[in-house]
Amino acid sequence: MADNVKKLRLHEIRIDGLSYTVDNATILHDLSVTLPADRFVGLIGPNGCGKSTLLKHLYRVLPVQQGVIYFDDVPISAISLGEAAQCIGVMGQFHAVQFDFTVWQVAMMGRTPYKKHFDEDTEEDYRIAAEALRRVGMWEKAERSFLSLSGGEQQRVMLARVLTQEPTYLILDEPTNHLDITYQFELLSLVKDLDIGVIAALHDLNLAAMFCDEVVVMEKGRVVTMGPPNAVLTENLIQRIYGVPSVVSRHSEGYPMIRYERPSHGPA
Ligand SMILES: Nc1ncnc2c1ncn2[C@@H]1O[C@H](COP(=O)(O)OP(=O)(O)OP(=O)(O)O)[C@@H](O)[C@H]1O
Repeated sequence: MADNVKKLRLHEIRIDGLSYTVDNATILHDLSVTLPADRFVGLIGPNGCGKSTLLKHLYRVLPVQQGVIYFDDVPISAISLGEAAQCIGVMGQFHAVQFDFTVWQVAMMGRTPYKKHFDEDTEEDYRIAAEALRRVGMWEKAERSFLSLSGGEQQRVMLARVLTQEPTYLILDEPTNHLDITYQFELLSLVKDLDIGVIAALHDLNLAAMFCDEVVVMEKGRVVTMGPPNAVLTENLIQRIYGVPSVVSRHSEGYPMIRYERPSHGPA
């Protein structure tokens, strides 16, 4: 990282009374929650409950209509986009690469927040991008066209781009959705080993249980509860939020393990 770059290191994100309405549908309802921003936080909840909408407010794709979001004590609107781009890495659900860049070029895009107009790429930029591609297992495909890659390979390259950015906080929207189980574990282990703050929308409750320090549960545009996986991921909560019966046991390492039961569809 360049010596002159002062990195914002977050401790908490405080969301105070956030509401969001589009096309007469209210998607977030007066949502208030304080998220630790120095730990791995999982955001879970059923399809359509508002996870992506909440994350898009954090990475500023959606404007705050009502309420305030504070990064530590600073309202999000007071943080410049340039400062945010050097500190906050984002992996959204859809990959914003429409043109036919190579894998290497996509990885190098992570260095953009550090450049002024006409700045040349440096040896340090190359070293960081190569290291990121190696970490996600895509170095051998550096010269390949990004658009020719499989969904999972694209996802790993997008992670490399985020790593190249050297963020101090990561926002991940369903980061594992195209990945086979090997790469789901690799991606989440790699992110966990970065030892930076993370918020990740996750559908797989067992992965959330294994990797997250805290889990935030959303339902219908509201946060219903949050806490460590052992306290939150209970049979009652899973039944109430997802309508699926389960048996929750404890792994020898301490995290909860969820085994689902087939819901009965007999007469009520
Ligand atoms: N631009 C929009 N216009 C209308 N409705 C929208 C718009 N954007 C989001 N929604 C609706 O808001 C709700 C929340 O969407 P969001 O993508 O935040 O949910 P999610 O929890 O991330 O879902 P999933 O788990 O399926 O990815 C959904 O019902 C969605 O259809």
